[in-house]
Amino acid sequence: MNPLLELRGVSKTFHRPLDLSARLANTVARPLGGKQAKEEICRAVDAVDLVIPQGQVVGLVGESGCGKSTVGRMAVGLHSLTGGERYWKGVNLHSAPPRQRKQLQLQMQMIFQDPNASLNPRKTVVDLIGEAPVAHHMIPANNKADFVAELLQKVGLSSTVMHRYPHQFSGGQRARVGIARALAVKPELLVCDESVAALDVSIQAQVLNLFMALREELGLTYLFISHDLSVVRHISDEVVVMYLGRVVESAPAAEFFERQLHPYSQALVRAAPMLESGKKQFQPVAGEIPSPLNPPSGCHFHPRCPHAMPKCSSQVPELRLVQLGRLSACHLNG
Ligand SMILES: Nc1ncnc2c1ncn2[C@@H]1O[C@H](COP(=O)(O)OP(=O)(O)OP(=O)(O)O)[C@@H](O)[C@H]1O
Repeated sequence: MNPLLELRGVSKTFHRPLDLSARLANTVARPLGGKQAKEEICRAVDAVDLVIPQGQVVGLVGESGCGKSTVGRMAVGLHSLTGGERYWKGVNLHSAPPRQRKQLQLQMQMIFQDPNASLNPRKTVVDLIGEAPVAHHMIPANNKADFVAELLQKVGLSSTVMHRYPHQFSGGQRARVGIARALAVKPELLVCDESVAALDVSIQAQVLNLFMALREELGLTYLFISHDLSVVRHISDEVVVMYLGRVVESAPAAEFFERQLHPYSQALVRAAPMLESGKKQFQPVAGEIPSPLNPPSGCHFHPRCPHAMPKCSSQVPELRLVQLGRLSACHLNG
């Protein structure tokens, strides 16, 4: 399968101003005129490689704060890259001419967790969905209502709702409006960031089924970001696991859920409720998630890893091919 989007060694660093209490603590800690930090540096994503093959669903998982959303935002161009490269069907998006880049940018759309926050409450659905394709000259303005009616039907809503405002919909319906809005510019890639997390379980299943039906009908490719492994198992062809800004494992989904190679992935699966039918108990991943402001040396997971060896605290394990189609970044799998 040809890669649709490739991230090569991408990194993202956030510089955040220190709040007053942190600055005061810093002054007390360095009373002899040492240089005072005014900001903290968060390395949210650290040299991540991610290939999203055309027509596939790649599930991106990991605990809160590991950098999943930041990767998703970099994938669609909502965050600039601190380092690394981004390719769309082999075209380097950084060096592409601005006009081409703008065109290609439309091919990748993001669907957020909270449609309330991403849908302008002052606009009706016909404008929310129809404005972008008119602005990009994809449809004539006088065709907007027909175009929106067709899209609403595609996502399982009646065209009669097009003059309603977002607050007049249920959560599941708003999710469908958000999907229709993303589809309006005819993307090939949808990046779904916790897109069903806020919905009731039965509505989640309906929206997941809609994603799968749209995949078939429109030949879509997905990057599906979720902390919920049961959702990822249901929907993904490939699973990528992140820990504290780095990819630690990637594998075909069926093989991954059969057996995980990285100790962090094993802990993550053990911690997932409802993953296997009949599974009564789940064990939370032991230990605290370290701060990305001050990550552990070597393998970031070593302080929580039951198999840690001396070299794990000093040497960063490379993400390497361990079995056909399976990558792992662990000295145990070396
Ligand atoms: N705009 C930002 N400015 C500063 N720091 C940020 C920003 N966005 C994310 N971060 C930090 O980057 C790290 C990774 O955040 P990110 O949201 O990508 O993680 P995540 O895995 O998606 O977590 P969650 O599942 O909780 O959304 C976190 O420490 C977060 O606080």
